[in-house]
Order: sequence, then structure tokens, then C-alpha cells
Amino acid sequence: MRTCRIAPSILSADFARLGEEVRDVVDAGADWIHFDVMDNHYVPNLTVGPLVLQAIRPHTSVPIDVHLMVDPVDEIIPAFLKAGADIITFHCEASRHIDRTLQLIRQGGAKAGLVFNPATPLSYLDYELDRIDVVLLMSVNPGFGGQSFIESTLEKTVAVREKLDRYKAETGREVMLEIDGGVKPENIARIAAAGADTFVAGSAVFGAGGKSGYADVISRMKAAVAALD
Ligand SMILES: O=C(CO)[C@@H](O)[C@H](O)COP(=O)(O)O
Ligand SMILES: [Co+2]
Repeated sequence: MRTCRIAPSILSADFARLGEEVRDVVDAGADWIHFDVMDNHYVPNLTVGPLVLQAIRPHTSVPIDVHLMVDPVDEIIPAFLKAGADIITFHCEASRHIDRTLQLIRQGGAKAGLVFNPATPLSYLDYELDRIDVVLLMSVNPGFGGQSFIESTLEKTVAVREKLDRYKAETGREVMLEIDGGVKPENIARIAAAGADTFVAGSAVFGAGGKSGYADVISRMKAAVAALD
């Protein structure tokens, strides 16, 4: 059976009830919580930081996947590690020394991931796979929830899947492949067929109007992926 992790992005949650939203979406079947950090510098939007991560941490035991859309990145990583991040991903363009940033995250005890914008070349992966736990492909330009899925991401997903399968055959090590932006029950099967195993969904999940709506969307997403087997 193929792996399908659903990671709802709290960007589209009700921020006035964030702890409850996190609990509801996990009860509804979420595998990870996706935590979008934007700095109004690397991206034109401003969201949440380590204090908010620390506040939601006691509300769930599922992995919290911190997506850093910040530049510079290294200086803020220790605060997210301390606040309880399980996975920390950052953008290739936001780190001056990618290898050092990956090590900083892993030495702090979290899994490390590299994020590729729609136009970022995959060559950044060439020498770093040994230090990467997650490859995150953006399927929208970063900065906002609720955008449409960019179709060229599918071709890029296939290319990363081939690299990761080759790497696994050589080393036995599995690297996760996560897609972020515009993922919905209607397109998730095509994205999974291209080779993704982890799916961020913000507006599709939190736009579903409460706990039973969240459960409905998440189960439809999982069913669409399971139907590929
Ligand atoms: O990182 C980002 C946007 O920059 C994402 O995590 C979005 O928040 C996903 O939202 P939807 O596209 O699913 O609404
Ligand atoms: Co994100």
C-alpha cells in the first residue's frame, strides 16, 4: 500500500482557536501538522513564530512540520527546535550555506527538509541527499494559502521520485517527498501517482467547516490515493 501522509496547513485555520483546531484536525485523521512561517521579507506575508509553535505543541503528539519561509534562516532555527518542531524545512534560496543549515536542524534533533519553489532547479539535491529527510516541492509560489496548483509540479515530482528511488536502491535510505500548495481531493491522486507521499492541504481541509468536514476531506484524500494501489 502506498504511503499517504496528510499535513493540514494551519495557515487556513481559525487562529483565535488554534489549539482546538489542531486537535480537531488530528482527530479527523491528519498525520502531520504543517506550520507555515512567513517573514514579510522572503515572502510578502507575515504569520507565526516559535511562540505560537510552543503554544500549540501540547495540543498534539503528531509530528509538527515547520515550513520556514524566512531569510536569513539559520538564526531562527534554534528557537523552533526548542519550541518542539519535529521537521524543519527551508528554501534553497534562503540559506547561504545549505549544507550547514541542514546540519543545524539535524544536530538539534529534528528531521531536515529542503524546499524548492516552482522555478528552483533540482540540482540543489545533487550532493546533499545524505543530509536530507524530506524534499518539499512547492506547487504554488510561496506566501499565501488558497492558490491554484501549478501543473508543472507533476513533472518535477516524477523527476524527484526517480532520484529518490535510485538513492534508496543505492543506500537503503528513504527520503520523503512532500507537495505543498493547491492540493485537494480532486487532484491528490494525480500528485500521488507522480510519486509524492506527503501532502500539505490548507484551504481544502480548513475550508471544510469544522471537525466532520475536516474528516470528510481527509478521508476522501486518503481514499483517492489508496485507489491507486
Ligand atoms: O506554504 C504554503 C504557502 O506558502 C502552504 O503551506 C499553503 O498554506 C497551503 O495552502 P493551500 O494551498 O493548501 O490552501
Ligand atoms: Co507550507
